Amino acid sequence: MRTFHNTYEESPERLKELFQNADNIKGRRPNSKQSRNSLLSTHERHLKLLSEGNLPVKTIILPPPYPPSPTPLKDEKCKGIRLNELRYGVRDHIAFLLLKVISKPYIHSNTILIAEDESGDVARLTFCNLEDSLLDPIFFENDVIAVKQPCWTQLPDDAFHIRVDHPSDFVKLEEDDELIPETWRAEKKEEVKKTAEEWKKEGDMAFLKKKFRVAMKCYKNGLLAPSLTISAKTDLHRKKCGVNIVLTRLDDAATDLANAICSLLSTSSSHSPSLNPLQIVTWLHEDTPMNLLPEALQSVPKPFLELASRIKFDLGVFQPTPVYDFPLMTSYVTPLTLHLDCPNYTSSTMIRQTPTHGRGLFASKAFKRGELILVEKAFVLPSYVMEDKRSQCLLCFGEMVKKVQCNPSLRKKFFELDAGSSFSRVLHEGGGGEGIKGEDTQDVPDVFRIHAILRHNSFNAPLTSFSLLHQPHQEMRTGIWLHASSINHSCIPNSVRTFVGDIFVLRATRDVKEGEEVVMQYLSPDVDEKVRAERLGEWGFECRCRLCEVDESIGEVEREERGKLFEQLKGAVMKAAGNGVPPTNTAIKKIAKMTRELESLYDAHSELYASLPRLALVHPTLWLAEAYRTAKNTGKGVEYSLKLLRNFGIIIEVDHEKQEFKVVSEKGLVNVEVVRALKYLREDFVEKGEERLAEQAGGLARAWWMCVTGSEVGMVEFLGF
Ligand SMILES: C[S@@+](CC[C@H](N)C(=O)[O-])C[C@H]1O[C@@H](n2cnc3c(N)ncnc32)[C@H](O)[C@@H]1O
Repeated sequence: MRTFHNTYEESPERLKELFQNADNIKGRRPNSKQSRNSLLSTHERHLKLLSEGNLPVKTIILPPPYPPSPTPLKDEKCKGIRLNELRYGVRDHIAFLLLKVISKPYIHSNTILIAEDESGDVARLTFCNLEDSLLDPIFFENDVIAVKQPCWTQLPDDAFHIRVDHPSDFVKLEEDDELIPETWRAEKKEEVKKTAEEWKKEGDMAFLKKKFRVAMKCYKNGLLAPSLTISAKTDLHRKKCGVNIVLTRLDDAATDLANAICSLLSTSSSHSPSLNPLQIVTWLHEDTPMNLLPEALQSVPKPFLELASRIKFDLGVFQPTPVYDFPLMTSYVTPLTLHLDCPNYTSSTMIRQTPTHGRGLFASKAFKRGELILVEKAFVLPSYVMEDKRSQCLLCFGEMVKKVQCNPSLRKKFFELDAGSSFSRVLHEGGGGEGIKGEDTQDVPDVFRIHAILRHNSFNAPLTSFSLLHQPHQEMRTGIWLHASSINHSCIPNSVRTFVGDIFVLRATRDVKEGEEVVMQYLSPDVDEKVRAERLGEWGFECRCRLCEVDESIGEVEREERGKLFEQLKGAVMKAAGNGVPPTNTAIKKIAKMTRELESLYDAHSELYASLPRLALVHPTLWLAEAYRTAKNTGKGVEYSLKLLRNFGIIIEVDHEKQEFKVVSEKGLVNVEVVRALKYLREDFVEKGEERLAEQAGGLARAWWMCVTGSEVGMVEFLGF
């Protein structure tokens, strides 16, 4: 039997091809009309596929960018048009189409439905970039939708649809909206009148079934019910607030909570000073922590204050000092509870323009090695993890669009993310054209801009950086941190980022001067400069740090020779380590000899690499340090631990006479191997009774443990002291 091809989930390649050819048909009308029966029967078959659940991985392929319509639907300039007036690719931002939904929605990568206009013409509508779900769908049959700046978009096999990329380009009309034609309005059933209590119960049932949009409608209806008591009003506003929090509609949640609190306080007999809803909304949007509660709210019961706390943390709360209980925070984090109620600490850094790479983060005070520079809660970090990277990004994108779309108060700060970057210029000059960027478009967030921000500003986070030590292959979540997004990359950075749930923690790996730019590694650097460049190219830039410049300057021939020797060494190390038994002396000697050969290639450029990491040497040196340790050769163990540090770019001089352990240069990489090398050094010093050296090595190990894991959690167990 021939299987039915799912044309609602077209392959990215086919769609890209169609987008590329879109200009050839721009302005034309489709050759044929779409028949109601064929559209509906195709849709039915897709709904069946959906119910069978055998669906491809979700993908979103964006067309060339175009701006969202800036014109509100109720603007007098707006004009209604019909399906038979649409053309391919021609968008008129003051035109809108009124459509009635005549099918159930198909919801997977996109939301797809069939709708008719007032003349009875029928079209397939595809809504992209929506956070929609089968359990709690946005659209139902008979809903009336206004689609702004509609046009036809081509699909494979001569099919076509109306594709809506910007969520602000459609409005789902309320049943009593004056725009709805009489004929459609008459078809609506008379709603049986219910009491506020009945609406509340129905809403609660829907909430329990996770049908949040239905619950919202019930609570709204409850507030309109006749003879509403003050206590029912308080309750319904509070419940609406809860639903809005779940739906990430924080601005609306703040208004609901303010109304609930005012309604509650209106019945209170206490003579505490009163607040109006607007004042409460303003307080909820202030970035001050909960402990600065206005006097008038001191008597408000705990459940209301818990909602207030939720809203404030999600909108962003700041504290002036870097005081955090990291062990407590870490203990809360599980895959289901990774969002922590934690204030941000950003006051010791500032975002400024750099001469060459857009905005950057700068130290507004001096930082000591290991000190906290920045702590920030994620703007968006999905709870779910998807196996493949593209789907993971898609989850993050969906949540970003939803949060930006639903919360006007957050938009300005969010869109500052692309203020200084070259990618926004490319997007706006290249495809988007006028009207995409600027204050005037803040009301209508542009999904293409949001997508570009995701590509250039997102980071991948493990559950906690500490857990990464035990589970190095755990799934990562893609998220966005607004302040941290200004941090530029360097292969030889002065800070390291870590995560505790959705909290981004940045610490100084070496002393940072006031006014210095704070930089971190986006990726742990590959030995091969070309591979590094390729991987960083995904962010759309070329790294010009000293290491990349020097690695490049030595020339292709030598780089190849180095690479060849590195690969040979890797093979030899794998062979020696492969059988699970301690390596033989012969194997150790052979690898030490090959390592010296590779060292000599770096030594030929000793001035250039004076204080720079020698990345190709890291792997064999690490192996040798461990091998000598296993063989209980303390002298060689110390030598190779120091060499390992040196190859990471950390040059240490040990003066046994003066008992001095001096960091001569630390413009290198700090990671768990560096901490381990210091742990070994300390243990060797302890064994030899060199207490002062042991203390200094131990202090450095502790500072860098804090950097690479974010906190003191697990430090004693790892370091053994
Ligand atoms: C997370 S953002 C960093 C902040 C960014 N400079 C800005 O203006 O918003 C990442 C983007 O910054 C730029 N960038 C970061 N590190 C860079 C570097 N070392 N050299 C050049 N551009 C860099 C690239 O455009 C990259 O896509």
